[in-house]
Amino acid sequence: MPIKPPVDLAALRALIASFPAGDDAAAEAARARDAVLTKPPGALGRLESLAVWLARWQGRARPAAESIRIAVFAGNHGIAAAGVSPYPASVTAQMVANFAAGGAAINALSRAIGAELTVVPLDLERPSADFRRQPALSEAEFIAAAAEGFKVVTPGLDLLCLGEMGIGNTSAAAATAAGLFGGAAIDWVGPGTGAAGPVLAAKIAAVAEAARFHRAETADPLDLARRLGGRELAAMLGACIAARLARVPVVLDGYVATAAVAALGLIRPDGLAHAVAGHCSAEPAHRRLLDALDLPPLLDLGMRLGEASGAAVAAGIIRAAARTHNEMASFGEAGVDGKDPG
Ligand SMILES: Cc1cc2ncn([C@H]3O[C@H](COP(=O)(O)O)[C@@H](O)[C@H]3O)c2cc1C
Ligand SMILES: O=C(O)c1cccnc1
Repeated sequence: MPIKPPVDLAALRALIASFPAGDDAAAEAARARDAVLTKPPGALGRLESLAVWLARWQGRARPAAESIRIAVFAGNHGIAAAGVSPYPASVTAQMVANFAAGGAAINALSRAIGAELTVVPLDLERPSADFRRQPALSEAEFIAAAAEGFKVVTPGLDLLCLGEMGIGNTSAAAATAAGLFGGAAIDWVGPGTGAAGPVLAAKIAAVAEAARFHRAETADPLDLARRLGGRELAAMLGACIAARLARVPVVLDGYVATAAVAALGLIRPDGLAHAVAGHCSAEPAHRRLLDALDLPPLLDLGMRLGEASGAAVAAGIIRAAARTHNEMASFGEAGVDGKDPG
């Protein structure tokens, strides 16, 4: 059953409060199976803990990572008019057309791992408000965008990768992180698509002003996400919430995707336990944010694209984890001797 989207902020909060725990019995069964597979214990490293993590959150002893959806949400940002990105806002819609034509990096990566790519443009002709001194989204806009995220969580999915497209959104991510975690704007701002000189200075100033203004208005993580994010960030947050409720493990992409869902890690200590950081982006503040959320990234390839590209590469690794777990023979089945008793 698809998860019914919330009608307002109170309903969204109630859904987060109702998050299911992981399935300890399924995780334990997966761990027991791993122990008898034909390899020295621990020899598959993180692939082993990934298989157990999949089992826990899918609620089955034999997890799978075959049916993978890559969801890319696109939004435009009022803050882009403040000169915070080297690229014009028109690129957002042009890249959505490129996604439809199959010509973007994420198209190639989706094909490479045999994943289904779902691109969701969110009111591109209606940018979010410039968040320096007003909320990026009204409550109704935030809930509508989050509801779009709920829609990508459909029955039968094994894994959901979350990513985005939106010129100016590394500023929204930095503002969200600074709003949620505090600290100096400069600690959360990076080049994004290549901001330098006056563009980088404008970005730092905008993030500092926004974080100061909105932190004085509220300390509530969801409200800060609404005030400092944007439509594609709200949609990734909604998708991450719906995935938890539907027992679909999540792979986060880079800095923007991590910032989008960070509120969940502040609202409850296990709020992101069903999510894995696919990679650490070259955007410098991503490492800081992953550390703050206690999310060790799977990959560190110097990627800084967005579009769910890092999550897609990581999903191939997660499929490898599930395949080894499911397809390897046990010592008994293969007639391979175990360790000498010594
Ligand atoms: C051609 C192109 C393709 C992209 N694909 C993802 N992004 C990435 O860059 C944007 C954020 O960076 P900033 O905050 O500096 O604008 C987002 O759209 C993100 O997904 C792209 C950016 C460009 C220019
Ligand atoms: O890490 C990211 O999410 C990122 C980095 C640069 C540009 N767009 C996104």
